[in-house]
Amino acid sequence: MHVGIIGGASTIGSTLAYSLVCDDPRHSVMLFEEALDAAWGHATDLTHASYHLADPPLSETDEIGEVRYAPTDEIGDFDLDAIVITARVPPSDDDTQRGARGARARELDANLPLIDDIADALDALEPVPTVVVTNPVDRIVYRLWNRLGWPRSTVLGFSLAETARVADAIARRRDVHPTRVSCPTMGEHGERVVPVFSRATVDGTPASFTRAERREIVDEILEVPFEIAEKRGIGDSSRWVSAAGLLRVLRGVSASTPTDPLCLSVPLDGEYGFTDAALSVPVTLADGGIDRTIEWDLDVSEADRLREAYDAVRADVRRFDQ
Ligand SMILES: NC(=O)c1ccc[n+]([C@@H]2O[C@H](COP(=O)([O-])OP(=O)(O)OC[C@H]3O[C@@H](n4cnc5c(N)ncnc54)[C@H](O)[C@@H]3O)[C@@H](O)[C@H]2O)c1
Ligand SMILES: O=C(O)C[C@H](O)C(=O)O
Repeated sequence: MHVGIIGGASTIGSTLAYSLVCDDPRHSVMLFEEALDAAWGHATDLTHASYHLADPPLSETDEIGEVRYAPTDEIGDFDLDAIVITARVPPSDDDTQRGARGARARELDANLPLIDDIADALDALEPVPTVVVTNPVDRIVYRLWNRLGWPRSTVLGFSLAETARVADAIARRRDVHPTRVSCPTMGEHGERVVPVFSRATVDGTPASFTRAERREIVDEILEVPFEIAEKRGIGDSSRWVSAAGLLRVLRGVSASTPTDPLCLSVPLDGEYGFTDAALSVPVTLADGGIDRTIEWDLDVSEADRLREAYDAVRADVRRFDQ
């Protein structure tokens, strides 16, 4: 796989690059950056890392991948199988709330012009699966897709960290390992996240939750990424869960058979009764991007919460589309 990471020197981008190098020495990674010195540093260090990871070589015919870097406006010169966007305008030092809950929404106005510039650069390429990490994810996915005019199946937003956080929150309450829990998470990547408790299972058996438990879990997953950043340092966002989840998505968009459903943010065209916005909904992935969008039956409170998420994203889309 040849992956381009726009914002390749970012916390998330550089961690993803390392995950790709560890995953398979045949992957090539291009770091597209504005901060070219930092990109050089990561590309050089990762090339040194690949020395250890590619030894012994896989076979005579396998080509070992490379890690290189370039300015974003040169992306059209490269042949890429998938793109991940992690670039952002750094939050201002005056923003005292930049590491607090609600920080994602506050990135919108600064990141819109950046994403428009990225869309202009991507115009030089044929459509390839493109995964947005930049916040606020749902608004940015919609804006990018709208600007690019690429097929809906190729533009998606990363929101899988929530699925892992919900699993962990449930696992601690049921005293099991998180990998034994499944609770897909739809809606907004932010305050209006919608854990689908009606589909939750523990050890494959349906699990039920009181209203108070549901509220506590939602509150916990909204707080935890900011608690992590506060304890680890403001610039150190949730790099490990994001890189691991992104690797899963990248494997999905290059898979020869469709994946199981995963909740990712996609532009909607009538699914769940919604249009002209993006939200996390269940999709299967296959070579080239989204294979299928799935409409699950939701209980009343989940459907109401999903509607609230849509209304909030749609209100912002209407504002910036004027
Ligand atoms: N979706 C999620 O689950 C999730 C998880 C974590 C972080 N995020 C979001 O991801 C984004 C990145 O977070 P981070 O902490 O990794 O960022 P960061 O602040 O560490 O890095 C941002 C990078 O973007 C680069 N950049 C700016 N303009 C660019 C351009 N035109 N081309 C290429 N690169 C450019 C900067 O030089 C910098 O290296 C943020 O918006 C953050 O809120 C989302
Ligand atoms: O870094 C952030 O703003 C939080 C991020 O969206 C996350 O879910 O980890």
